[in-house]
Amino acid sequence: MLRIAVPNKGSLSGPAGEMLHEAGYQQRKASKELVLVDPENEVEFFYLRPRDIAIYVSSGRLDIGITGRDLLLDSGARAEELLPLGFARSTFRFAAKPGTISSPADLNGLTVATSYEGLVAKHLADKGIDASVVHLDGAVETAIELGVAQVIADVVETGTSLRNAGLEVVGEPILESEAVVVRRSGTEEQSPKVQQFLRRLQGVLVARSYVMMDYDIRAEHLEEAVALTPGLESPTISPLHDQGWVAVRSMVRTTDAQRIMDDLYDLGARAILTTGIHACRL
Ligand SMILES: Nc1ncnc2c1ncn2[C@@H]1O[C@H](COP(=O)(O)OP(=O)(O)OP(=O)(O)O)[C@@H](O)[C@H]1O
Ligand SMILES: O=P(O)(O)OC[C@H]1O[C@H](OP(=O)(O)OP(=O)(O)O)[C@H](O)[C@@H]1O
Ligand SMILES: [Mg+2]
Repeated sequence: MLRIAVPNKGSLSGPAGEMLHEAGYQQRKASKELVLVDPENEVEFFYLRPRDIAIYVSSGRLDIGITGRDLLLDSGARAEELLPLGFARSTFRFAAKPGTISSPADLNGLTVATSYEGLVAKHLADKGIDASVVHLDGAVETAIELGVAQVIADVVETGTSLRNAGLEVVGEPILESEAVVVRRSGTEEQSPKVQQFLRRLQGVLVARSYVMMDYDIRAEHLEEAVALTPGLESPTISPLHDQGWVAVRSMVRTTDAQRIMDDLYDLGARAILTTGIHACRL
């Protein structure tokens, strides 16, 4: 049975459960459940603290897990990224009171408060910056006001928390993070079960970002139309009863769909429609 670690709380937990459900796996009904066996798919899910997941996976007791890239790097665990999942996107950044620090080089001799001590200590060492790090569990933005540190390093999504605390970012992001599937480092080959799990999640990612587009076009404009909708492999072309016209079916990115429909219409295509994709294997 495949053993998979899933975040039990926080920003990663809800979206991870939704993605697994969309991929056809059973998910727990109550947030207090710690283990769930899905016998049909031969998978056992362990609901663990996101921060601990890379550590469990690196121990080899669990095959793979879902966690944040920032948490993976912070843990220092011997685990590696297999697949980015596109949710819980954030940046990890330094921030301070406006006008106090203009670049990371100014951090020399100062104290940085963070919940990601491993990540920050490594970044400072890599950049040759001599600053102290103080570990806090959360609500790190308040540490400056209360005099625990002059700088913080924290997760930033919308920037609202920083603004509310009267802070501004310093320098470029330390890291771009998102949810990722991780496995133990140095695992030689993926087992067929892991490969199947990854294919299912990839299928969800594709289904979320593509639509199926159908339209009719006069045969003489087919090549120009196909250039607009090349599809993933190649579009399907079917004859229509009215000779001189063909029907085209092709996958397009959801974000491009409206622009492509306008361009196809201008080319003379008609009956242009899109439909959602519920699941797929590429
Ligand atoms: N506001 C946010 N937007 C997007 N991702 C976030 C946000 N806050 C945390 N994350 C991501 O969630 C992961 C941290 O999960 P964790 O459960 O430890 O903290 P949390 O989501 O802040 O929950 P809590 O602090 O309530 O326990 C990290 O990968 C982090 O980048
Ligand atoms: O840029 P924003 O959209 O404001 O999001 C970032 C904030 O969200 C998280 O905090 P959370 O609410 O999880 O509290 P915590 O600091 O106690 O973890 C994170 O630690 C930041 O504080
Ligand atoms: Mg948090």
